[in-house]
Amino acid sequence: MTEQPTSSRLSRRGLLGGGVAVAGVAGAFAAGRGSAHAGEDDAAATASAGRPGTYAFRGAHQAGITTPAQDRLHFAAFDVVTDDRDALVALLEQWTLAAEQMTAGEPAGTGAVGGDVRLPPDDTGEALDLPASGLTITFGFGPSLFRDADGKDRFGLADRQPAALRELPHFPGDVLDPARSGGDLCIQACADDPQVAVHAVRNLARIGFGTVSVRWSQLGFGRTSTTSTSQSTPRNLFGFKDGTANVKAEEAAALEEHVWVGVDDDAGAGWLAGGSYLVARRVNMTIEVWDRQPLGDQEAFIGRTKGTGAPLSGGEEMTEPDFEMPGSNDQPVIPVDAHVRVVHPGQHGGARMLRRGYNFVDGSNALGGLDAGLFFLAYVRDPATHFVPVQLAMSTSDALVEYLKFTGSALFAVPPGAGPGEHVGQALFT
Ligand SMILES: C=CC1=C(C)c2cc3[nH]c(cc4nc(cc5[nH]c(cc1n2)c(C)c5CCC(=O)O)C(CCC(=O)O)=C4C)c(C)c3C=C
Ligand SMILES: [Fe+2]
Repeated sequence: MTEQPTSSRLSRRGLLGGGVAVAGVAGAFAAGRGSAHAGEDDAAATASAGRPGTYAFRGAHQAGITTPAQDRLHFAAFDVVTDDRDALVALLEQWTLAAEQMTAGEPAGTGAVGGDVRLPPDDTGEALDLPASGLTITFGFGPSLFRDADGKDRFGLADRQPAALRELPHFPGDVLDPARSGGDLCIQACADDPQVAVHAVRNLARIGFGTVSVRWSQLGFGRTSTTSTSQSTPRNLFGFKDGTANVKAEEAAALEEHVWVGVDDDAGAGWLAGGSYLVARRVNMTIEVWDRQPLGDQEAFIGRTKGTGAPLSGGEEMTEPDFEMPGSNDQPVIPVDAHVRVVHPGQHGGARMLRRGYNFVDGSNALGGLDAGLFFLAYVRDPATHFVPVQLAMSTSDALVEYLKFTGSALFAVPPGAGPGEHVGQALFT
């Protein structure tokens, strides 16, 4: 079922004076505190404008997976810089509290202003006048948290490492930058305001000072997927609709089958039941070269039309592709190396993934081209069956890869949602 946001009227500024606890959020809304966004003064206006307010942090699954994909992303991977298990647990407790506050539209800790002037404030302050903007914060654990590069079990977690949580293999054509890959922990912050997403990661990194350090991070500015049937399909930087055939929040059976880890999936990693695996791939797109390709060729590379996103076999955007339909020269109308054919579940034992990626432009490269692409994020029940074979097929036989460079890669186990009074990932440590 799709998560329903509450109103976006709550702003950090509005909550400042009251020190309102998370449980008091509904009360604060009823009291009519102000929002910095003019024209968003009631829940109906908010909903119709498609700008959600707050999503509950706690629940059976972490928010930020089936949540309708927000427009902005700040993703960060962290290295744990201590061997002290208690310090790690304490950090997860602090992160949970701060995430719960920030996703509710409150500042972190005791706030940004009004405290002891002799001390640095708990919250950095740049989101004070902004509403929650649909912020979700999703936490994950990388393979190196369980066994570091030397095989050392720093936190006594090695025997709880899920069998499927292993470094992804090297794929043909990967040109990975180690400084943009891996990580002991990750945080995916998504919001409809970039400043809110950046504020969340910045404050969590600040809280983690001395326990974790940021290994790498990635900003995303335009979602490249839909995770709910209520959303329109956005476009990637090749100009094509992206996210059409995604697993959506309304597909309960597909989520159970393809996204959530089941209770019997891994006897040694029961703590992950109800969670998922997050695959992150930074994919550079050589858009200057792409832009010189004829429209017909671009459509053949993807296997869909650029305008409506319909399969080349006909119909509308949501029509199932007909991979058997003949085209000219005895070739099928959807070419054998078209992206949608190569990655289609029909080629991979029916495996589907919940994609949640974002466009990025990180300035220019040494040749004057844009350092641009798609930060691919996908949630799957098992990377070995639902991601690796698909990426392998793509790397070896997809026409699109001529225009792509895989420059970053990471895999994380994403624990289920935190229950009342719990910290995120608590079952792993008990
Ligand atoms: C290994 C998994 C995938 C990577 C990496 C990937 C990169 C990538 N994709 C596009 C553009 C499109 N992808 C589309 C569909 C699609 N892509 C994947 C997997 C990977 N893509 C899947 C599983 C699917 C769905 C296939 C299906 O079920 O039919 C589409 C079509 C529209 C849609 O269904 O979303 C486009 C367009 C780019 C540009 C890219 C890397 C930069
Ligand atoms: Fe794709």
